[in-house]
Amino acid sequence: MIEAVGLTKRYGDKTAVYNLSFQVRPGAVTGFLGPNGSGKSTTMRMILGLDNPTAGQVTIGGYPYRRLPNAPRQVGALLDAKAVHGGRSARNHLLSLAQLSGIPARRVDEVLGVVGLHDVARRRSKGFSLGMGQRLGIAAALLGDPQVLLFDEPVNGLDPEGILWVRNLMKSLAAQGRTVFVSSHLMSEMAVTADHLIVIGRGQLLADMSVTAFISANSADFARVRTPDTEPQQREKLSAAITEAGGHVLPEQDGALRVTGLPLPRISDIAHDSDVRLWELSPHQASLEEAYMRMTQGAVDYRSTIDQKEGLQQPLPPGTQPPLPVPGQGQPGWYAPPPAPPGGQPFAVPQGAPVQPPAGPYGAQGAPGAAPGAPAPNPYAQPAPPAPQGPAPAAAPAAPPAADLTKPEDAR
Ligand SMILES: Nc1ncnc2c1ncn2[C@@H]1O[C@H](COP(=O)(O)OP(=O)(O)OP(=O)(O)O)[C@@H](O)[C@H]1O
Repeated sequence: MIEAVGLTKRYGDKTAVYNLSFQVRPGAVTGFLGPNGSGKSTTMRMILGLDNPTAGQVTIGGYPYRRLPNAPRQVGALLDAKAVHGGRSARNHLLSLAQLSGIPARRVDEVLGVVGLHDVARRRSKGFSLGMGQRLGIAAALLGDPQVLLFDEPVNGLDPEGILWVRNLMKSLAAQGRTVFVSSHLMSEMAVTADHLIVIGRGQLLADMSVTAFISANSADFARVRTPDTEPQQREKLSAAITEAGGHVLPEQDGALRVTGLPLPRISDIAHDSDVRLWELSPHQASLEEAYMRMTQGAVDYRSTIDQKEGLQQPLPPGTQPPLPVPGQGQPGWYAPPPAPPGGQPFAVPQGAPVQPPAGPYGAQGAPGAAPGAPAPNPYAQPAPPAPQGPAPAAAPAAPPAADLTKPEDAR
């Protein structure tokens, strides 16, 4: 388990991470989310002993990384896939890491097979594509068969097949009882890979809860209602009737209506009473991406001016900072639909784990129990035939490998 307590990092007058406390538990994939510059990499570097906290501490299995016995066999990480000596072959790169940690050479060939780089193992890594580099970085992380794995943007540059492979790998590693901590900006991928989420904004904890709870807490269920396209007056009539009944109506891009605040049967009755025919009436829940955008939009440091022009965010007065979002509330009025009015029961029964109540100013603290994902299909098969090209590949601190198939006897 990884445990951070009051973790803080300042670079001069820049506070990159502030008072961060969380636990990353074994047996689950924990996603680490946050806007650009929110402190994810800084946090990971502190976990791995590559940066010293200004205050607080972070431990792995009860030890700071630098005091961890035999660290390379306990913790594996992919931080920067480009941190590789490009003149070395993939195999030699891994061999040098293995030698530093007393890992046998045959383990190198095993992990090369696991990540699908065996055919290019003797090629210089500087000719590797972005995706090949990521695979090499993942191989380095798996080298020592560690119980704890950290991946910073592991699917960066991977093609769809590679992304699927990484997804299955992460889930399989977690299913084996390992601790898997993975940062990503790909929300659709996180939604199907992670069981649990830790979300930060401007270095501070925004959420620590299961994926299901996060979506429930930061989005409102809604109904999509569609009237005949050929009769726009029906749409207007229904919209007015729903509003009069206390519902909230937003137009969807395809001409449908997004309705919150009324249960589905009530919407159906209103349509019937208004003599409006329906082409669609369906329940929906916001995606992880919508929930994430809703929660973090106030903590985004870098945003295109075009967003404001497009009305995606209300412009702020010059020199003012947007407020940090409130867990469970996000920033109303932007991107996601408004929450149901007080007492208004969304039509769909919330499913999944109960939402963790917020504790402290920024986060719903320490939500335990991750929702376990489905059993992972064989992640270790499926070496992808890599296609050479571009720049250099990956590297990672620490070593270790994974799974049964890959476990070297000497490393057990
Ligand atoms: N060595 C450093 N010196 C000064 N400032 C730094 C240093 N490292 C990080 N920072 C600053 O700390 C903040 C957090 O950066 P960090 O790289 O941890 O964010 P991140 O969440 O990983 O971002 P991204 O998603 O873009 O990778 C940023 O404002 C960054 O500029």
